[in-house]
Amino acid sequence: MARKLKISKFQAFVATLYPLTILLGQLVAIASPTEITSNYFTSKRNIFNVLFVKKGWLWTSVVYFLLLARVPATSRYANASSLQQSLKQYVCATAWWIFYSQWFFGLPIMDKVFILTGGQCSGISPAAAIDTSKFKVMSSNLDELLYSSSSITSAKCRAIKGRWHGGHDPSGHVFILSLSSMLLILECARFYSLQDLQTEWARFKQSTARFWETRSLQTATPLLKDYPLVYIALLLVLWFWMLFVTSMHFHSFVEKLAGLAFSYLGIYASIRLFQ
Ligand SMILES: CCCCCCCCCCCCCCCC(=O)SCCNC(=O)CCNC(=O)[C@H](O)C(C)(C)COP(=O)(O)O
Ligand SMILES: Nc1ncnc2c1ncn2[C@@H]1O[C@H](COP(=O)(O)O)[C@@H](OP(=O)(O)O)[C@H]1O
Repeated sequence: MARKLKISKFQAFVATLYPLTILLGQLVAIASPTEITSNYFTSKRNIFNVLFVKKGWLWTSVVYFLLLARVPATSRYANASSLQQSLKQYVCATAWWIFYSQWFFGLPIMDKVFILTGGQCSGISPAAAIDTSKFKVMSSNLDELLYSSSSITSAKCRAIKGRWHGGHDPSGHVFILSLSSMLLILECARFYSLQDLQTEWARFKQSTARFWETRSLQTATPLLKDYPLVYIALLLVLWFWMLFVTSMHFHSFVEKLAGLAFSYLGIYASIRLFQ
């Protein structure tokens, strides 16, 4: 299979981690009663969701550029061509993230799929339905006048307190978590080994201890910029945990697989085009 797709065994191995995680989350959800599986992490407002996943591409970019900045001085695989390839893959993945979740000649791909499969934003109040070309009256009687729309984004629908329902809604979380983690794992593997991560972790612990002793800017700066592998490893742990939580609690199984399929598409294109 890996040979047919022209990807390495390692890339194929990384790709299998995602359906396994989603399947595990799904099985746990089936096996456990809601009381046990509902916890802090299953709230949409939990800090890891709001601060990290919802800003997922920002964090991906920050740790990626920290990594790239360290590569020339610390990786034995660093050369002009590998650095260029890496940067192109990041740009390709970023473009795909934008197209899928932010903008694609109008609505982003995930919202286009939802609308084309019969979904809409409904239950919109008159105060929010200002642009009449985008909203139509959904129900009107003496008590309430509500609008619906098939031409606004899911983000806008959420912002105006509408209800996004009715269509096939591919998961944005599964998409960003798998796209980001695949990109970061493959970029780390391009330049470093597991042994490098262990060495960096040991140095990181020493550097942290030094910072707590001195609490100076001089010891804080290296702590922030010299340990990208450690920060990426920590982010990956969070990403897989959040993917597991999404798999347990949000979306249908098929919508999660659709989110994953779109992230595979982006990574596969970036590998085939730029590697
Ligand atoms: C020598 C030291 C060098 C240090 C270098 C650091 C340099 C850092 C450079 C940073 C460059 C940033 C460039 C990228 C900019 C961004 O990505 S900004 C965008 C941030 N926004 C996000 O990340 C949003 C992510 N969220 C979503 O896409 C969606 O919310 C979702 C997760 C897909 C879910 O969809 P919902 O509809 O919300 O459910
Ligand atoms: N791991 C997780 N933790 C908390 N909330 C999650 C989550 N995964 C998905 N969600 C929430 O479930 C909804 C569907 O997610 P998505 O379509 O991106 O996969 C989103 O709600 P909101 O749109 O109200 O933020 C999202 O925040």
